[in-house]
Amino acid sequence: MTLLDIRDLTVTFGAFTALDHIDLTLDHGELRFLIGPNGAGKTTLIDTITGRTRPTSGTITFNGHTLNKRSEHHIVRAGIGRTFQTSVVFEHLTVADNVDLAASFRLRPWQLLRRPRTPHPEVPDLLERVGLTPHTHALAGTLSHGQRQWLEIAMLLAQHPRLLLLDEPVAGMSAAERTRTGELLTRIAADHTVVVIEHDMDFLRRYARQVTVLHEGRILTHGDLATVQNDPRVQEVYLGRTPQETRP
Ligand SMILES: Nc1ncnc2c1ncn2[C@@H]1O[C@H](COP(=O)(O)OP(=O)(O)OP(=O)(O)O)[C@@H](O)[C@H]1O
Repeated sequence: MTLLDIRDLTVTFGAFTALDHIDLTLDHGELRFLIGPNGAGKTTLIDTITGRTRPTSGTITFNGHTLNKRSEHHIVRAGIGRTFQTSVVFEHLTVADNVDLAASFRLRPWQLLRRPRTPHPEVPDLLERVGLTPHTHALAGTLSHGQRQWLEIAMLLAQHPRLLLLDEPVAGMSAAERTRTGELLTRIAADHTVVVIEHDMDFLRRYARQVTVLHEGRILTHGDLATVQNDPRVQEVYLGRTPQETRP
């Protein structure tokens, strides 16, 4: 069943076309990798789905509702969560408090002030899910890079999204952290729809099921990993190069 339906989406910045008549659908429970060379339009696509960037034309329908003119806040409440390339955790709060705040996002400001001092009941489960239980009371600023990414994923899950959009979740991670993240994303995709923007080809080969390739603002191709890997156009623009060569 379709969860996200993007039709004929175009985004221009002045005279520059960043997304050029994109059609894309995502089904419930999909783990979709979005790849493409630098400047292909991957982040712009996520920015547009989440209301940060306005479409120039086209429609984005999520769970049967049009998102085009909705605010970022409304889109989060509708069930779409994202991470950014840069971390957004509160470094001077504990790991548990960061997740607690994220879980309280539906509260009004006055409710936030009056809420009980006991943490949200879901916090321990969320920390367990991402493997951060031993760090529950640590300040978020003391976490390793990989642990911060997992904390951000727990914060996203606390908001009960149906669709998670993750921008380069394993960038800068160690090999062991990448493996843990791949396993975590696979588990999350069992009951969410997950889109992962990723440059790391080894990670892609290990964990990708369906892959969409963007190039110069257009969908170059889409399919399972083997189909995409064997597509000569993809090899030419992307997969034929090493991950290092695709970095800026
Ligand atoms: N606000 C903006 N104003 C003007 N141009 C922009 C803006 N945002 C993005 N662009 C341009 O749109 C193109 C697509 O950028 P985008 O960040 O979406 O690419 P990307 O595929 O995510 O690349 P990367 O892998 O480097 O993050 C780039 O040429 C970029 O310079």
